[in-house]
Amino acid sequence: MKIGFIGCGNMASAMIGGILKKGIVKKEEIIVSNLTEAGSRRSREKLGVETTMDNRQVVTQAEIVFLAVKPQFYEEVLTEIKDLLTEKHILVGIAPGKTLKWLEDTCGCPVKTVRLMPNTPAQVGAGMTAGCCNDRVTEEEAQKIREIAESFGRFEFIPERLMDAFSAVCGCSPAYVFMFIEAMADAAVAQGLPRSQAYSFAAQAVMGSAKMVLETGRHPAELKDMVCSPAGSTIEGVRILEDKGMRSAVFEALTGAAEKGKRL
Ligand SMILES: NC(=O)C1=CN([C@@H]2O[C@H](COP(=O)(O)OP(=O)(O)OC[C@H]3O[C@@H](n4cnc5c(N)ncnc54)[C@H](O)[C@@H]3O)[C@@H](O)[C@H]2O)C=CC1
Ligand SMILES: O=C(O)[C@@H]1CCC=N1
Repeated sequence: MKIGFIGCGNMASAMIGGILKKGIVKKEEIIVSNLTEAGSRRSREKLGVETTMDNRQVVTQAEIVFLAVKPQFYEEVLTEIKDLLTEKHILVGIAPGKTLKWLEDTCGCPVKTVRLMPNTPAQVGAGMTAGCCNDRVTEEEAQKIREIAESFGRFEFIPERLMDAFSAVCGCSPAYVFMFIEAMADAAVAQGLPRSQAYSFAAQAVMGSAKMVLETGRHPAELKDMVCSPAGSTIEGVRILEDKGMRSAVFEALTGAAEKGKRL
């Protein structure tokens, strides 16, 4: 089964990296399209896959077709390729807001449709992806999609109505976590740590904390309380974060991201 990607930027490259590393298909069984020759050259050099500047060639060669362009370009790309889509294709959208129904309606023909929401940690095999399928996708095909998504991290099927919430908490949140790491590192530099160490120290602390949530199964509040000694330094920081509205800022940011996603 050949896999195609229309657009080969950050997200497509991350997903292809996982697919190749886990041997889901061989390099020759992946075709990607780019807008420019320079983009194609980059994809060939970085990933070793077949490249084209013709989106329609991706559809004629691949059975699973990922739409890996920005949401604003979905309609234009679907208009360009829709007459080539057949019942053998599985069309995979990875953009926020582009529902299964929107994808089907825009294609204007009965097509197997999947919605996935990956995230950038897929680049290092630590992605968290969720997905849903329309009812034309068979159980076997859904398992193939699962196998592909698990090649770059964890994966779960969820009801489509939860995709916008998922997009905020997993698709978008890496940006917020990177901001948190950057801010922690700036504070560490202000306290005298060299910048090079500040980033890796902060990142390791975030990774270790996330690992504790995942591996201990304990409530994050309980894990937080374990760090806070009475009259200690951590609880002083907790007091300041509460005063500055950290929880509310995070709540608002994710709500804003989810709501914006619905409008795309
Ligand atoms: N970056 C992220 O963290 C995540 C992105 N997504 C979704 O993934 C999709 C791709 O995002 P990125 O990879 O970040 O964007 P990107 O900008 O890195 O890659 C998009 C690529 O598509 C190419 N492109 C644009 N128009 C095209 C056309 N008409 N035909 C062929 N190629 C075309 C661009 O040249 C570019 O290389 C978006 O829909 C985004 O919402 C989903 C989850 C996370
Ligand atoms: O904001 C974006 O473009 C995408 C959607 C999910 C994460 N990043």
